[in-house]
Amino acid sequence: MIEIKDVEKSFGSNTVLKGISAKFEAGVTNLIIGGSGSGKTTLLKCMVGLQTPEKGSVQYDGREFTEMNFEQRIEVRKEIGMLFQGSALFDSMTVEENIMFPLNMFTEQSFEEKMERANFCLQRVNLEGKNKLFPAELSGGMKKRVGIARAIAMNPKYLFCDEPNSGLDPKTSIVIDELIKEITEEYQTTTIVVTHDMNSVMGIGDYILFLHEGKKFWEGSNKEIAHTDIEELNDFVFASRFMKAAKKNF
Ligand SMILES: Nc1ncnc2c1ncn2[C@@H]1O[C@H](COP(=O)(O)OP(=O)(O)OP(=O)(O)O)[C@@H](O)[C@H]1O
Repeated sequence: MIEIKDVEKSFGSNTVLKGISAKFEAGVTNLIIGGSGSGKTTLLKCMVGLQTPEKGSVQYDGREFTEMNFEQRIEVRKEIGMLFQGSALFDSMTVEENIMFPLNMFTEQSFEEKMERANFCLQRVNLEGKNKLFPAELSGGMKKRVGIARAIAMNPKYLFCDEPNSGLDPKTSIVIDELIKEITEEYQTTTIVVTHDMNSVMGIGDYILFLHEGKKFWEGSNKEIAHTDIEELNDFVFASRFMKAAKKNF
């Protein structure tokens, strides 16, 4: 479980996060949603230590991340898998080399052990046998799946996904969402997904944190979101005329 309390972050005079508190439980898919500029990515970065909040607490299963020194943070980072926006694969490396990268960085495993783990992860994302391909030879959906395979290579306790559906068609997006949900439930990871995608919200949003202008505006599940009267949330989730009409049937 990751718990954040009263997190504040400013860039100069621009206060981007205005005291955000939330609990992200293990084994469920936690989503952070909100309009452009609402602070989603900044919150994610504050949680993994890529940004430093001026105030507040970030706890990984009770361990206070903001007070850790460099070495202690490295230990927590080893427990974190990240799926970056745009997959962020290394173009000059094959699929298996990409997946083995964190194992080379953080473990003393033998080549055979690393290869075995890479093969297991590839199998898990249904890309068995694609070891020797380069990222340029993969579709967008396959790249995301390799990104997920790399993210789970270290058997992470915590999984962060930044816009996992960006650039994917709706059908492939659902495949990626389902994979993230399955992995979360299977390995009981604490999974946090930053997303704009309304299919994801309705499909896999076990817990949803809605940010608006740097504040926590709403939290709840995908079952509850259809029945809220909060205007800002409705405007965001059910933005189109089609979605407004569809909301009546949820
Ligand atoms: N490194 C930075 N320096 C200065 N301002 C920043 C920096 N990073 C983010 N901001 C500002 O913080 C605000 C929130 O940005 P953030 O990227 O967190 O929003 P977001 O909700 O993830 O948006 P999007 O959905 O468009 O990615 C924006 O006003 C942005 O300009």
